[in-house]
Amino acid sequence: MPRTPAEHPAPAGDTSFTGAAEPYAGGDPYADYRAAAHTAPAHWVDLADRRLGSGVVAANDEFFADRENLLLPGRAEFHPGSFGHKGKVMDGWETRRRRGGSAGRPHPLADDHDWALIRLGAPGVVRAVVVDTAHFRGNHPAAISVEAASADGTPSPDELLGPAVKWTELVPRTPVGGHAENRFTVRAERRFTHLRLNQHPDGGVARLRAYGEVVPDPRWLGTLGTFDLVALENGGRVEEASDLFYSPAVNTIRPGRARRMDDGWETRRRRDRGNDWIRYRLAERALIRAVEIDTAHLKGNSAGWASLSLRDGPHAPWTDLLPRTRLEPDTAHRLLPPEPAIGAELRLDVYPDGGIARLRVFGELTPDGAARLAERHRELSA
Ligand SMILES: NC(=O)NC(NC(N)=O)C(=O)[O-]
Repeated sequence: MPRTPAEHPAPAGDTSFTGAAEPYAGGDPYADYRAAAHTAPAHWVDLADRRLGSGVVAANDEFFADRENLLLPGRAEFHPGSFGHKGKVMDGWETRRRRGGSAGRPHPLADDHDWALIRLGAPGVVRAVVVDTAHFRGNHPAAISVEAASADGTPSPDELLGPAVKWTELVPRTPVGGHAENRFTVRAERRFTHLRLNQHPDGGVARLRAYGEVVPDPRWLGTLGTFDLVALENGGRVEEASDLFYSPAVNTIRPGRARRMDDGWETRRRRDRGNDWIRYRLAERALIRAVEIDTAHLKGNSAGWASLSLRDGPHAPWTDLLPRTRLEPDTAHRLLPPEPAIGAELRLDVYPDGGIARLRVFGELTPDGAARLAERHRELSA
């Protein structure tokens, strides 16, 4: 007997309960996927992204499908004919079916559930969680809940599950639909390092996303002295970009070198007389000494020239940091601005269009910038 949405309370978020999914009927498996309608600020990043160094450090069960799939970038794939020794090959984290203890009590208990522990690649404030059940149609969890913790150092799974770590509920136990993007708003103004995803009583989740803002460790950055001020993991962010046609501008501040062209930022071909650009906010107010612009993998479509300008706050005027400089395709350019300069926001202009793979901005925080960063960390860790 199909259950109706009215039998379930509405989730605490911007998704309304989508209910059970229909069996796969052939053709495009995403044709009947239920995406969540939402608008999120452009600067939010997925703190649980594998590309940031996140990991699923433990799960109580992963019989049907590996826990690591949860944090992979990109949407989950579905190949209808793909079966292995354990059953249907699924692109997600999937546990076995829970059973009760006896013939007379074959169903799981009300509190039975499966769990996975996630280390956030970049600790920060979580503002929205997505529990994506893509392709889990008859085997998605009935409900999920999400908790978060803030732990110092690099705790083991046992330590995370031990009495010293306090868990805060981000999403209470809430029914979720199958083959759907289940999105939840989070209101917990705290810096977290780990998440715990619970499936009640069991089932499969394709992807977990934890969107929010990075809150870097000021002691680490202060000790480093000179660091990459625009890097995502250090609290840099993209505020706006002229063109997101082929790839997101945030790729330019991800860790490491780009591995392929689509791991960088590429704009569409311009047919007007303008130019493309990205506006960034640095970790905090800082003195910039050196920059690196890397056009790796962009060969026939590298930006032709680039310039950088800087401003000391949202209402200050823009001043030149780096004059218009010619770029080579597929090359890391180490560039020294004519003068070290102080600012909190940066603008990259590329001429006329094309792409870059990475931008690195090396310098040190000003004393007032360092003090604000430390204060924010203190407030969010209290
Ligand atoms: N068709 C299935 O997906 N069945 C089972 N799951 C896998 N992965 O085989 C199950 O019990 O949920």
